[in-house]
Amino acid sequence: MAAKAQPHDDHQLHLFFFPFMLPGHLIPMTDIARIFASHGTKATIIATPQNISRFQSIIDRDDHHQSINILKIDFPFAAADLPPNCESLDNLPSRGLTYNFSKANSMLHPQADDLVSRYRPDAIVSDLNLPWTAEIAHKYGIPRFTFNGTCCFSLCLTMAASQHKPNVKVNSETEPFFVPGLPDPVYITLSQLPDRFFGKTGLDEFFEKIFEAERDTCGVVSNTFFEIEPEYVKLYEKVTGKFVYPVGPVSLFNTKTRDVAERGNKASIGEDYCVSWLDSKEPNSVLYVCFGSLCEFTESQLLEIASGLEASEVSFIWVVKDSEKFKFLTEEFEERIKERSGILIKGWAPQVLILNHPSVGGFMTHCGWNSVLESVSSGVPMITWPLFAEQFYNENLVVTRLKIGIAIGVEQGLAWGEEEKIGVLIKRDRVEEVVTRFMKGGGGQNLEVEEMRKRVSELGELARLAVNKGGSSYVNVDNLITDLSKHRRNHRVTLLE
Ligand SMILES: O=c1ccn([C@@H]2O[C@H](COP(=O)(O)OP(=O)(O)O[C@H]3O[C@H](CO)[C@@H](O)[C@H](O)[C@H]3O)[C@@H](O)[C@H]2O)c(=O)[nH]1
Repeated sequence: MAAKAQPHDDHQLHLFFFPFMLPGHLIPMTDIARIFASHGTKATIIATPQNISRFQSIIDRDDHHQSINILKIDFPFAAADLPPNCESLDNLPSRGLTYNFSKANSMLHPQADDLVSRYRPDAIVSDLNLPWTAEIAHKYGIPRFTFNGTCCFSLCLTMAASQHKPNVKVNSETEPFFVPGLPDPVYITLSQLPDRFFGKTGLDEFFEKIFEAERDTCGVVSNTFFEIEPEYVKLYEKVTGKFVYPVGPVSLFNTKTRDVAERGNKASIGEDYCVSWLDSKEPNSVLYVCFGSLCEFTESQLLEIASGLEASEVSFIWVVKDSEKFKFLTEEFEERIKERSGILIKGWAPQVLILNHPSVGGFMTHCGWNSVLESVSSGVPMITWPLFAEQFYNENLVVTRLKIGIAIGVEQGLAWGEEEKIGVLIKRDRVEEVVTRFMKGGGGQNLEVEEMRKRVSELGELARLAVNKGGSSYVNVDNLITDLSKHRRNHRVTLLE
């Protein structure tokens, strides 16, 4: 059949965004939706009420808010035997409820199906952890793209390590082995593999569904930027046969102070107080300590951190969860550290605001990918303290490949819900020693950190160039839009034939 003339098409593309309910995924996904709206598409974010309240104010202030729509779906607490008000993985009263949370998550399918059937978007961008969106995409013939939260280095390493695992011959769980098939020589240990973390969650069937859904995905929208891991973006594309669109670091899209301060949650510290406290410090003199949104340290480990930080006499901001467990961090401790230049934030920190302040010279991080990218974007070197999931892989990238951080020396990943069994992983002396060496240096060590600072600042500059007009991430957003317009045109031509 002769090709028909291309139909005229001034249609505004409409993308549906399905975020997973966990700050480390919800925050970047809402940023991605806003970025697409700023490139001229209509963006609709589908979320549950509590999660919506975490980003509503940022959307209301967005310059393109007229192109951003939020659609509410209800979270089936009762049907999944969950107590009310735990619509996000970080709000579960106990990790034993993870299976129920996953059940509630898949029960969202019919509501989402109904919305897609009514609005018929041109594409779905779905979190990897919502595999049922693949069925909806298939049912309505809509292209589906996946957002998986982490970097291509860790995705490639995950695949290579699991393939190689049956051949590993080591004498202990903590003996490093070489992972073949990667552009760099990478060594890891059995105790750092993510499957340890997922091992007893009872979610095997769920992971199998994710794996199946990924086979049909049209491509991957990734919060990374090409220049930080070019070989791994290419390798991931080669191995999976899927296009990767690196569009990050998405945190750089937040330029308004309020947005930076309220990203993900309202901060538990006055933004003005926080900034004026930082203003009173010397450049690069403050250590920011935060372990992301899911950290469950034992009380004894927290005590070791508290004592190590205090003994280092370095100025710090330490973020801990606002829970019963932290009662032992008494007002007396808070008063004492205030005198010695420390702040304890109980609850939620304005992380990007803090990292961007010139007084912040180091970040002790669990290596969640968002935290790593936010540190890079702010030009801040890291002390790495991975906990679970792919965080040891991110540490590997930071310490070994990019050389922008030092490892505190955690040898073993935590298993989800079994954190109490582990007790103390890093003792106070080690905390004190590494923090002192990193922040105060002394002779050769100072040089080591200064070199890292130089490298991370250069990478931060590359990150900014990537998201600016004409940069690689900016162009990738346009490329995906062009690919979707072509798909829509072809689809219409097919329908006309
Ligand atoms: O007090 C806080 C704590 C966190 N954040 C923000 O919350 C996000 C946290 O994300 P991340 O650093 O990636 O940590 P997790 O919440 O632990 O992220 C999960 O999701 C990531 C992306 O897939 C994975 O890399 C991690 O292993 C996984 O635990 C970041 O944007 C932080 O800026 C704040 O703003 N204030």
